[in-house]
Amino acid sequence: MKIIVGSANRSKVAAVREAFASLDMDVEVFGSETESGVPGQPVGDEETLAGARNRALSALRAGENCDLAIGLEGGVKELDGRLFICNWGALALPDGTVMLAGGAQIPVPGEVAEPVRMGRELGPVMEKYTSRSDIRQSGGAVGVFTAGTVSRSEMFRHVVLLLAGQWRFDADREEAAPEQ
Ligand SMILES: O=P(O)(O)OP(=O)(O)OP(=O)(O)OC[C@H]1O[C@@H](n2cnc3c(O)ncnc32)[C@H](O)[C@@H]1O
Ligand SMILES: [Mg+2]
Repeated sequence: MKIIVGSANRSKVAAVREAFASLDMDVEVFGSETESGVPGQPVGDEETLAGARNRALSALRAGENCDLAIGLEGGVKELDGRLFICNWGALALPDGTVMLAGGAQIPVPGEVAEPVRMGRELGPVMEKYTSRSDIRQSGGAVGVFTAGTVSRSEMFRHVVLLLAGQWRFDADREEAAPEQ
């Protein structure tokens, strides 16, 4: 089975590869840089979710002979007086079906929240905060603020499992009650 991911970000592509491998599925996974149709730094669940869905749909159009496409998007949102990271994923099938799943949300410290609220992207702010240049593609903000306990890739892997699980649920249901 061929799967296309709407991003070339290593932590996202690895998350998809590992999630499907853990389901014992024989898959080929490709990453492809794709338009998210939302700002580089999405704000709020709706914008972040829209980015994930747009990535999945445009990856599906771009990927020849792909069986399904995955879009993963990271954003920020205001909650309880603090700035949280939020994460969304979408799975798109050639028949037009789209599944959605949300990922982890944790607050970021004020010194990271402030520049992001002023309009800067989280990625470069995290690079400055950690003095590391590859943070988006490795542990991510979630990795930094959980002391390495949950990496960005692991967090997205869980989102992909929630997507793949819904797809399996639908497939099982169709098998049990085929359309007339
Ligand atoms: O190549 P793409 O797929 O765009 O990968 P990306 O790392 O930019 O990921 P997103 O577009 O989904 O992330 C949206 C923004 O949030 C930032 N971001 C989100 N989660 C992050 C994390 O865990 N660590 C660092 N930056 C993060 C990222 O730099 C972007 O500015
Ligand atoms: Mg991006």
